This record gives sequence, C-alpha cells and structure tokens, in this order.
Amino acid sequence: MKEIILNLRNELRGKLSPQRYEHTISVSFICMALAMKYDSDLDQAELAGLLHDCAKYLGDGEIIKKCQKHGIELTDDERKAPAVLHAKYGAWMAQYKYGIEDSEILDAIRWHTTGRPDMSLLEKIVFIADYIEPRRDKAGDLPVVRSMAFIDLDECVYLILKSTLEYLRGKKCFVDSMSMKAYAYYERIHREKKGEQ
Ligand SMILES: Nc1ncnc2c1ncn2[C@@H]1O[C@H](COP(=O)(O)OP(=O)(O)O)[C@@H](O)[C@H]1O
Repeated sequence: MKEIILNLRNELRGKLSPQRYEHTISVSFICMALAMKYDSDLDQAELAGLLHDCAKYLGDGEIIKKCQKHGIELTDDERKAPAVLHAKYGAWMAQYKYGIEDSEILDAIRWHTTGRPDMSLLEKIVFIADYIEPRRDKAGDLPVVRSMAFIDLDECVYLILKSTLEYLRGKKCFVDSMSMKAYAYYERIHREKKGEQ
C-alpha cells in the first residue's frame, strides 16, 4: 500500500474516535468503489475519502477559533450552522497539515457536508460515500439511496439533499443555504430527466 495512505491512516487513527475512524475507512473504500464504477481516479478517491472528516476530532467552538487564527473567512450561515465547518477546516488541514496540493481533492473535502450546485465527479463521490457507507444505519431511505449511487450520481445527490433538508427542517435546525442552492440545482436535473419543467 502507498506510504502516504499508511501514514495518513496512522495519523487519523490517533486523532479520531474509534467510530469516526471506522467511518473514515469505510468512506474511503466506498469512494474507491464509486470511482471504479464511474471511471474516476482511485488514488484521488481514496485520499479524499480518508481525509474528508480529518477535522472532526475538534468541537465546533474549537474549529471556529482555528478558522479565526488561520484567517479562514466564515459565512453568516456557517456561523449559524457550525456543524458544517469541519468540512471547510478539514480542507484547510488537508492542504496545510497533510500536504495535499490537488485542488480536486481539497474541493471534495470542502463540500462533502453541504454539497453545492454543479459538483465535480469527485465531489459527488465523496458526498455520496459519506451518506451511504456501510456503517451508517440511521437514515430510513438508505437502501434506495445506496442502489441509486450505482445507477445515477445526480439523482443520488438529489435524494440525499432532499432527505437531509427534510431531516434538518424537522429538527428545526438552521440550514446552511449552500445545501438549499445545491438542492435547487439537483432538483432541476431530476425534473428535466422526468420530462417536467
Ligand atoms: N446545510 C446544512 N446546514 C446545517 N447543518 C447541516 C447541513 N448539512 C449537513 N448538516 C449537518 O452537519 C452535520 C455533519 O454532517 P456530515 O458531515 O454529513 O456528517 P458526518 O460528520 O456524520 O459525516 C450533521 O449533523 C448534518 O445533519
């Protein structure tokens, strides 16, 4: 196995909780499975999956402080929904702490929680793998979303965003508007495919 992967795994095993580490390994393998299916680069997929939650050992307050310290600007939405910030700070850590220079990997980490309109193939792969990896068991729609992941990536992103927005609204959580923009984008693709306006 590549040395960088082994080193990263050791580093992450020492930082993340055992459950989060298991999730991380699971996501990296599902990223590679999706990369095989959609003819994407396996090394990029593995690295992006491995690092997607690298900031998750920090609490929301600590992440806000780290962002301030490193001059990472926060949007008003991110301040109101700090749970999404591990993705932005994780991309920063991947670049400056783990030496990742590939902007496609950094973007995939950056957008893995909220999604965004018109995601790249690698962004969609990490976004979807985070939701469907085998250790996940909470969402009721997992069987449908899991099979859709290997049929139609855009439709799968649409289903995940729909479900996440319903879940967050049901819990009366503040929703980062990037997910709403992403939902509007993928809902349009969904409607177009169904022949609707
Ligand atoms: N647009 C959003 N606005 C606010 N919170 C969100 C948004 N999208 C996801 N979240 C929440 O952020 C948290 C982290 O999400 P995520 O990174 O997907 O999960 P995990 O860290 O378990 O892999 C979850 O509690 C999720 O519900």
